[in-house]
Amino acid sequence: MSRRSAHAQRQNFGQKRLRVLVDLDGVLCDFEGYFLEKYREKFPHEPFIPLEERKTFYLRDQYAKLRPDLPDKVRDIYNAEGFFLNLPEIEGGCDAVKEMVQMEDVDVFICTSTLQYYKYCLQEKWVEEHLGSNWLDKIILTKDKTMANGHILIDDRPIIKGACQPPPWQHVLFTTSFNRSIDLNGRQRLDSWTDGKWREIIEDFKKRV
Ligand SMILES: Cc1cn([C@H]2C[C@H](OP(=O)(O)O)[C@@H](CO)O2)c(=O)[nH]c1=O
Ligand SMILES: [Mg+2]
Repeated sequence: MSRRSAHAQRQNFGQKRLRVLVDLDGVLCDFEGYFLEKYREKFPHEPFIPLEERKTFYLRDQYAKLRPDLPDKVRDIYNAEGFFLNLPEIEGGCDAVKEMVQMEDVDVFICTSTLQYYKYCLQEKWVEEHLGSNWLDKIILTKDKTMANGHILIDDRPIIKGACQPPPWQHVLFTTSFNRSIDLNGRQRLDSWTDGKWREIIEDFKKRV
């Protein structure tokens, strides 16, 4: 093989590879469940919203309707030191992406946003601990996911807007408490990492690249 084609192969030039973007919070780690656990621990006498009744993407929006002072308490929980680092894995998620990255002609990236108060939420540490240090090169940290050039974005946020319209990727909605009953508008849904459906979705998208 010539030096030039070896280089091209390393860079994947001329190859049709599927680029999969995988969100972190609500897809690989359980933001909603862990929030509720910590909120109830810290504010046992305050009203709370059970997971089955969650409706909005932002927790604060729904807690504000319950009582106007609650959003500040909500923010105290996820802005606290250690909250992000201690988020538990969503069952099967880390194993699935580790398997996905080994699939032929598939590249996987973690595509995640930080909180406005980013001091304790830089997600690299979680990725390193749960996926391994080789995944640090695969993190895309952005407030605007439409600028990430993948073919698929697996994300729990129902509406994802940004500077690039339409976005380069197809949105696969990962099911979580607040998005269970929203209109899919032609999108696919992934309910879990444990039923094997993610493999079918990836194989199906590979045919379309
Ligand atoms: C404030 C807030 C953040 N998040 C998540 C979404 C973002 O991560 P991700 O893009 O990995 O899903 C992260 C920073 O906003 O926290 C919620 O899921 N609900 C909330 O109410
Ligand atoms: Mg998310």
